[in-house]
Amino acid sequence: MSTACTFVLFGATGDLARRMLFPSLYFLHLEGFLAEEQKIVATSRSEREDAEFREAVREWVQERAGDRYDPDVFDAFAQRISYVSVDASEPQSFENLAQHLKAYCQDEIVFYLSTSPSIFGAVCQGLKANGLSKAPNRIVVEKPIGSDLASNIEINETVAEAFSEDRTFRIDHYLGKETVQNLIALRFGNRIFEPLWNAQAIESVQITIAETVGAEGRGGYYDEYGAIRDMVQNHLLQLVCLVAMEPPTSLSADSVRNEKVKVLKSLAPITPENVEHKTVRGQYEGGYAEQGAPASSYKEDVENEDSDTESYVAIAAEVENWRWAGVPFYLETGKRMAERNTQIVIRFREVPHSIFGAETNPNELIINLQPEERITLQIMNKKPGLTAEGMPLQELGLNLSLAEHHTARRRIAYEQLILDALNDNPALFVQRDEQEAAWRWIDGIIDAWQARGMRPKSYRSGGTGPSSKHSLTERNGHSWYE
Ligand SMILES: NC(=O)C1=CN([C@@H]2O[C@H](COP(=O)(O)OP(=O)(O)OC[C@H]3O[C@@H](n4cnc5c(N)ncnc54)[C@H](OP(=O)(O)O)[C@@H]3O)[C@@H](O)[C@H]2O)C=CC1
Ligand SMILES: O=C1O[C@H](COP(=O)(O)O)[C@@H](O)[C@H](O)[C@H]1O
Repeated sequence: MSTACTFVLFGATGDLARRMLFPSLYFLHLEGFLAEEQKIVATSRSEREDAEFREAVREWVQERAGDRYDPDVFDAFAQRISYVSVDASEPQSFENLAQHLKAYCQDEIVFYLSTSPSIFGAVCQGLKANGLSKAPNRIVVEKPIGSDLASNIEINETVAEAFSEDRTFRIDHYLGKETVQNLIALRFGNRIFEPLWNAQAIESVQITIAETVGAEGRGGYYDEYGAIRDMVQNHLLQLVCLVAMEPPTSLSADSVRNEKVKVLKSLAPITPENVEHKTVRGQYEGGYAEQGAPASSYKEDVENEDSDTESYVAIAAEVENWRWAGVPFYLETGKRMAERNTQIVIRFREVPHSIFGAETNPNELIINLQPEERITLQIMNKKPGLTAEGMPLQELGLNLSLAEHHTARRRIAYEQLILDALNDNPALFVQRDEQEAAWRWIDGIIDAWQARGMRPKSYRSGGTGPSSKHSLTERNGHSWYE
């Protein structure tokens, strides 16, 4: 059950609000997680009546909830919602909002900014000027916060003028995913992994986030950001943190986030001297429609014939500390890939000496995060049957398909994050120093690309990325797990 506070959503007519935020709030209501007094105040620029806006929300929820949409439950949910028009560029709008909140709502307020970061500053100033930014009120801000370290600092400074760090909740929706949190349970809820979780036993780590969707629909934003800013700076690096961090002393927000930031600060800088060996940029070509994938190219999707932005990136990263010295972390993310798949592969070292007269395959721990949640440990077994000599081996997987054990509906990541923000629990949100360390590393890569004039290589839509990605791993005698 959430603390009874008011949830004020900026950007309530936007794509994220429609597809994720209102359906998440509905599910929280449906399952009894919202306090009875909980109010939701929706804002965007246009003028709308409450009733009209609630009907719009009904459609969005219906579309997402499918057979979990219940008209009576929705009617009760809709009673929580009111609508106020606020244009961030007009300070007067915030007075209207303040009056509405005074008349209608609880004392404690959570503001959620699901808008372009370009108006975060104006919103924070408007809230502050009307006495709405005082404790215990807090603010949730969507990604991306900036497009480099300098703009990240600038936006964070503006937010900090109104909301202190402990009342600023930076979203990375991957941290709200059940499967991503399960990584913490896997590592620290089991004794067996820790003694092997280091460079002595592990040869390499691979983290892949492959998507089948392209940049269509968000072309303007995406073409400015590209895969490195859109996915690596946040989601991929958060996964690196959870795999590589030291055991936190507790699950408290400070313990976990302080361990994560140490990982980010340990990432070996990528420089103009090594960038061509350590990174690959790619951009999808058109075609491939015969196999069901859209036929458009990246350039067509973003409507920019001259675009040099990457829709794919692969990086051979290193975490320079005692635990991980010499272990490459192969990171990869791309749009319009063959299949949607988020996966972590921990490849262990070979046995030191084989007694079988043949090579054994190194063990691999494969953690599938989405679309299916599965953990597989590849191990060597004896091939069944009589043998005249030696012992032939085969590789088989110990398989844990979590779908078979979980009967609960798969939640939208935002459900957990909204609930945590309402309950003032920042553990699954990103600290300012974490974000700055991540941007510092990413800026280094982008500067190195520019210094070397590294343009994206093209790759087939519906494929596995540019062929040059293989040199990245082969250079170390490794190969991608595909
Ligand atoms: N969409 C997605 O899948 C994802 C989005 N995000 C992030 O979430 C945020 C929102 O994204 P998205 O929903 O796609 O964006 P949209 O462009 O779809 O929506 C933007 C919202 O902001 C409102 N808005 C724009 N200007 C003003 C203003 N001056 N004052 C008040 N409100 C304003 C718009 O309302 P109106 O036009 O009616 O004024 C609209 O409700 C962005 O930071 C994005 O990067 C993050 C991850 C995924
Ligand atoms: O933040 C973003 O994430 C999505 C991928 O999220 P997922 O939950 O579907 O894995 C990505 O498509 C989008 O470009 C990016 O902005």
